[in-house]
Amino acid sequence: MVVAVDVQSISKQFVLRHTRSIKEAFVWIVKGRKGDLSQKFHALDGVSLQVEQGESVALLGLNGSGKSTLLKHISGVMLPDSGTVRTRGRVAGLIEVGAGFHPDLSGRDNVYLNGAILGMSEEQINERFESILDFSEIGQFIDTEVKFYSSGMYLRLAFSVAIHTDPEIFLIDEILAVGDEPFQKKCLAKIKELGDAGKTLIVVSHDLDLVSKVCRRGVLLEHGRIVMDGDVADAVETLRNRH
Ligand SMILES: Nc1ncnc2c1ncn2[C@@H]1O[C@H](COP(=O)(O)OP(=O)(O)OP(=O)(O)O)[C@@H](O)[C@H]1O
Repeated sequence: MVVAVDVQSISKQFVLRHTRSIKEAFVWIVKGRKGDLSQKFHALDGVSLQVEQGESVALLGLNGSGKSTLLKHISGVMLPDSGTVRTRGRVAGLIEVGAGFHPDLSGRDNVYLNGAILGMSEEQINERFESILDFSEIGQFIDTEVKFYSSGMYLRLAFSVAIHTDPEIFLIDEILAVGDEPFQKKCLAKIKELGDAGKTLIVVSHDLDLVSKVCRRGVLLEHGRIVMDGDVADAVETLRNRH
């Protein structure tokens, strides 16, 4: 068994409250600036997760439970305060709509920019450009600046570039929700195809029926901790019962 994603006991704190009253700040200064004025909380609290190559895993949990934060750590866009994250193979993350796109550049230029960020050479992008454009169905808007794109159009192009990088590990956050139904179906078929081809998938979604179809394993997060890790149907049922 080859471990594709190895998350060892990661923790991440965020600031809960940035602003303080002048009085609080004054007292803090007079008392010699002791302690931390900002209040923090754990978005991830000692999370460990091993995902084997070829596994399809759903990250489940209520709003704010830490799913996206965990995915961002796996993709490497966020670093943990403590603990380690290791990945094996090329990772393509579809985490935030439009992330990695430059608003003032055209769709075409962004394909090159995004492709390069995801590790493709110019030659590889040239070869795959038609296919990227074709899958995205962006058509004539490919030469429009992406700041004028709808969120669905962003998704189409980003998804299309990501699948053409031939990733070993594919991370997908909620963003599929912004696509229209035909495109969602097309994405799902592609995701299943990647799964069948032995790629590792980690999916975050509140669409529990959808993740049950795509993933076999479900990991349930609650307040930044993994509270269940097992069959996706069991994880979905546990989550539904907690509502
Ligand atoms: N960059 C940040 N700075 C401060 N707090 C953050 C940041 N990113 C996330 N958080 C907080 O961390 C917690 C976990 O957020 P996260 O987005 O991981 O939750 P989630 O499970 O994906 O939620 P949802 O289902 O709503 O997408 C939330 O309370 C959120 O407000």
